[in-house]
Amino acid sequence: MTKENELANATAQASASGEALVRTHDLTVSYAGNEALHPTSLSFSAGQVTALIGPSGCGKSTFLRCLNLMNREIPKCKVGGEVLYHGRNINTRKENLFELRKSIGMVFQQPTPFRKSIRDNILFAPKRHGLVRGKDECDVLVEESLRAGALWDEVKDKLDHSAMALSGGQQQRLCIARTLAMHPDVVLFDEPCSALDPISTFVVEETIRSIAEAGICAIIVTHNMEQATRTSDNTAFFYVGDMVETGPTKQLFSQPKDARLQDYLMGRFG
Ligand SMILES: Nc1ncnc2c1ncn2[C@@H]1O[C@H](COP(=O)(O)OP(=O)(O)OP(=O)(O)O)[C@@H](O)[C@H]1O
Repeated sequence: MTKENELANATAQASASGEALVRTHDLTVSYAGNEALHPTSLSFSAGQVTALIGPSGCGKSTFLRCLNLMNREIPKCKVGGEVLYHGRNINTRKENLFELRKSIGMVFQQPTPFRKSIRDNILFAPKRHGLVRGKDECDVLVEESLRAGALWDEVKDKLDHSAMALSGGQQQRLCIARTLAMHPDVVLFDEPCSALDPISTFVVEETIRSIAEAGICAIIVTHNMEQATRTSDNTAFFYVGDMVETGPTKQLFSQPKDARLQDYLMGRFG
């Protein structure tokens, strides 16, 4: 069995049993000695969307970046505690980042298409990882990925055009499709709609829901509580480096326990 098939099986089993695919245990982050994230333990399951919410600077993106070890690229950033992926702690120097980011994809705030054709954006990473061979396999992957990113109908007749000619919303969906082309089991979204108009936002939100329905574990940082309500099953609220409260989104928003979350939901601070 290939490594990809093993991973897909493990994800399907985790999904069926409702067990966590990603877990943090006492995760901490400091930048040049300043603590930005206090010990945080959270779990994320396959087939579910979790929203990370909270006011600016509370540590949402810092937390998210730990899940695929992106903080490692920031000088003087120190990450403590554990990030358990399929039960294995990946917060170690030994972790192979090239391999890890194949399975834990990330979509950023600003669309980041490559200055290449739409087709080559999709095929770039799968080719580097040797996941596709020959024109037929490539064509299938391009179509499958663009369909999953809700972009196929709009671009199927211009796959060789530059990705830079797409609108911002289309570029963001291309970035999602590009991530999905690697068949990840976790996708991290860092405010994916903040640069988009309402219609593109709606399409991206629908895409996030549909990839979770397909079994992917989706984690989204958002400032927008309506977006968290529309897209997520679970929500975690952060405040000044603490993960204050977490639970099913509907319950958290209708019956917040912590006074800081109550104030945040009432718009007393933002
Ligand atoms: N690269 C960095 N170097 C130094 N400090 C950083 C860095 N990134 C974040 N921080 C600090 O860590 C804290 C948490 O920032 P982070 O970006 O994670 O918050 P956030 O909740 O995602 O904020 P926002 O919603 O504004 O994006 C802030 O005090 C921020 O200044």
